[in-house]
Amino acid sequence: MSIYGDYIKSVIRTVPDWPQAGVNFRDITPLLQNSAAFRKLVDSFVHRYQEMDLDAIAAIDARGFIIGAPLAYELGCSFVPVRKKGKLPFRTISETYTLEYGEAEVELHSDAFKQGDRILIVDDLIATGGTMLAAAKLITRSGGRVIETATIVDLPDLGGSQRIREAGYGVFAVCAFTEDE
Ligand SMILES: O=P(O)(O)OC[C@H]1O[C@H](OP(=O)(O)OP(=O)(O)O)[C@H](O)[C@@H]1O
Ligand SMILES: Nc1ncnc2[nH]cnc12
Repeated sequence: MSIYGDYIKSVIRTVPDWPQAGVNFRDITPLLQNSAAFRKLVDSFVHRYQEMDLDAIAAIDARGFIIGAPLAYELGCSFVPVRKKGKLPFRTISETYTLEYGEAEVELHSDAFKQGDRILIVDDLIATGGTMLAAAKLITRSGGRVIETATIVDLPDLGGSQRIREAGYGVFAVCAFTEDE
């Protein structure tokens, strides 16, 4: 949990049974609509990463872009999109993965990083961890060094953050929701 974790958590809305029965959707739009909360969110990430000498923020399509872009701006490092299949125009490398609700594939431009670049991966949420792990594999394959993975929301009961840690990557989450919250 980060410095503003409890506050950030309080402005995230849970929508039961969306997009399908049994899923508690953690909706960050109320957080984004609240300018004070959004500022505290960006500050939470800046506070953690400002001394880490990052070369790039790799942000995951689409909700990861929302936090990745202001963070790259504040830290003065580059922004690299990890996109859903078929969106990037140049040479790409790709990884498929399984979601809490479905299957997907992410892609990265093959020239996105220099060998050894220090990369932070950001997304809005970790559920099964499939998306974040696919992104971490892409970055490692392209020569980047994953310094940490970061998210606004962790859903620890779904096991994703544990899977990511077991794969050797650090996980920073601003807040977490258990299934019964
Ligand atoms: O840990 P996982 O089980 O992989 O799930 C987490 C991912 O699922 C959501 O993305 P989604 O694919 O719904 O796309 P969006 O950001 O475009 O809404 C979320 O933004 C994460 O990227
Ligand atoms: N429960 C959830 N809430 C919001 N985004 C998600 N992405 C995957 N699972 C999710």
